[in-house]
Amino acid sequence: MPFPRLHLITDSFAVARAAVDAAGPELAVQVRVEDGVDDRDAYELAGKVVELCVGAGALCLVNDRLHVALAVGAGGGHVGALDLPVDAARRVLGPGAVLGATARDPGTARRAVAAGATYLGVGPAYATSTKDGLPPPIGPAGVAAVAAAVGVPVIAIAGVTAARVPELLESGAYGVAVIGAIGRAPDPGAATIELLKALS
Ligand SMILES: Cc1ncc(COP(=O)(O)OP(=O)(O)O)c(N)n1
Ligand SMILES: Cc1nc(C(=O)O)sc1CCOP(=O)(O)O
Ligand SMILES: [Mg+2]
Repeated sequence: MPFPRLHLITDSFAVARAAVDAAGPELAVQVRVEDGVDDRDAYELAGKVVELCVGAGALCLVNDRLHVALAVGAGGGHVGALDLPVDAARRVLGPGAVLGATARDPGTARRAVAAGATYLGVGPAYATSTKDGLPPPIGPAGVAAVAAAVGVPVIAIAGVTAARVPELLESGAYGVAVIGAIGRAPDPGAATIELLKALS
């Protein structure tokens, strides 16, 4: 199965289940819990999501907490500027794991790939209310600058909707990551299918 173009970021098993039921192996589910959540709760959620994903051929990733990713047998993890450095994360996960890194500019992107990143999460593509403290949006042009600088999949993130997917693909993005477009949708399964259609 090719690397997934649609990445759902969630801390809800119910949302993960709806999206996996709709997308199967075309989906990556990144388990991302809030900083105040205990490792035990993160472990239990991630274990259920890994079991769900394995049964459907989907990829499961764990945000930040690479020890949890290893403990539950996830496909890999994602790190950003406040997490383990990419080279250290690669040593922790091992050579075969999927390792995502956040990049907002070409220089950071190149360094992350050189340090062992499998893919890059690139944003904030647009404004979003989901996460505080982000820098100004980089837009499709900012995504394009990163995509032109690296040879690994660029996953655009922040404010992504199905309607915005075409311009992101045009900018060179390989795929997209979403929280709200699926997680806050009235029907997460239908929203997943809408995003997959936009990505095809
Ligand atoms: C696909 C993807 N891209 C970017 C991020 C952001 O990760 P990070 O910079 O580590 O910030 P937090 O998610 O930890 O708040 C991501 N998680 N996934
Ligand atoms: C978790 C996260 N990281 C971002 C970054 O740019 O680093 S933006 C983001 C939230 C994305 O949520 P939504 O799809 O609802 O906009
Ligand atoms: Mg992080």
